[in-house]
Amino acid sequence: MISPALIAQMPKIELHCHLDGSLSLGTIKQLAENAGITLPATDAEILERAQAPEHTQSLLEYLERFDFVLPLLQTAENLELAAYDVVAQASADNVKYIEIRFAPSQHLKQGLTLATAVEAVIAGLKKAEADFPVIANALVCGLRQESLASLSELTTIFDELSSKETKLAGFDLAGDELNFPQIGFDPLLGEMTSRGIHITLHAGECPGCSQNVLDSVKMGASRIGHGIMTKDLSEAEQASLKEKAIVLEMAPSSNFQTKAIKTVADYPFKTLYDKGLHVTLNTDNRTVSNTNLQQEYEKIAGWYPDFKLSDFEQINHYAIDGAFVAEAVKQELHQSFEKSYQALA
Ligand SMILES: O=c1[nH]cnc2c1ncn2[C@@H]1O[C@H](CO)[C@@H](O)[C@H]1O
Ligand SMILES: [Zn+2]
Repeated sequence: MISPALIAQMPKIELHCHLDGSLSLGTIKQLAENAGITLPATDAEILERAQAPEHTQSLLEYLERFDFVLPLLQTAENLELAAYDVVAQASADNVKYIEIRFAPSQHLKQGLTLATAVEAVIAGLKKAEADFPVIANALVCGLRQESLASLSELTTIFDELSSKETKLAGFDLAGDELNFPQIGFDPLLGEMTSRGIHITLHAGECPGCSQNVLDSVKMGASRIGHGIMTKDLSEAEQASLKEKAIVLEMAPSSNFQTKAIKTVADYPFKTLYDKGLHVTLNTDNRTVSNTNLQQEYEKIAGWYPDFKLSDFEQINHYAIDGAFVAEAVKQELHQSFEKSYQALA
């Protein structure tokens, strides 16, 4: 079995990490002070509000945890600090390339616009890039519960920022997958893909939701957030995901908490990997799921003792292939990862 010490030394890619779900305790306190918000008295009480318990019953219950941090994230200053904080945490996990996602519409309560909210996050990513050996890009999420009209406004961010800003890397749909399946967002995704925007969509995160994985790909997604219900697709459908090199952004701790899955035997990470599907490992929400990427790798190493160093390297090459970044950057990452993993062997 791969040891925690070896995992710590592995360079990693992280494609799926939510800004609002991943704030460190220190940063939560700092943001609250800046915002003039009084937090619960003890660290334990703050974390109790910010983290989803093991016994969370569903994705919807999991998502309720975000209500606690969102009031702290309503100014450019705080969004910038938050973005910096998440990159710093990822760098401690030896992450070399990360995409951090958030829903700008949730950060407009104190005067920010969609575009200024995104710019604030990007400013934080850039500051962190100057301080840590990591490349960090931003993804914009639309929330499924929002109206199509308001989701459609998100295209303006890309119209406004894409020409001058390369760190705005792509679009995602997050939120309540059970009640708002993929198919309702066809026109929105058409607007996105016609602009050449990279798409990754949360899909297949709730029991019975496998069709959303297929629909996402049909609508132009090259990556799927979680994609756990890919396990329920036919062999031919799975093979087509492999052939199209669709990247599945799995996040073990989160996937168990949201009850996407209940037992390790049912967790499809290794079965799908063995079939050649492009699975990757992510935290989803460092704080809400009380985890980091080291712990997610350790889980995989513990569950699948025959998952070797070269397999961990392979999932990172899959992640690089799926990253929303220029080809030249991908080539550099592939080469540097090859070298680093060789040195660890
Ligand atoms: O695992 C998830 N599935 C679906 N939506 C999620 C998940 N984690 C977070 N969010 C949603 O994405 C928003 C922007 O970051 C969060 O506020 C939360 O509502
Ligand atoms: Zn997510």
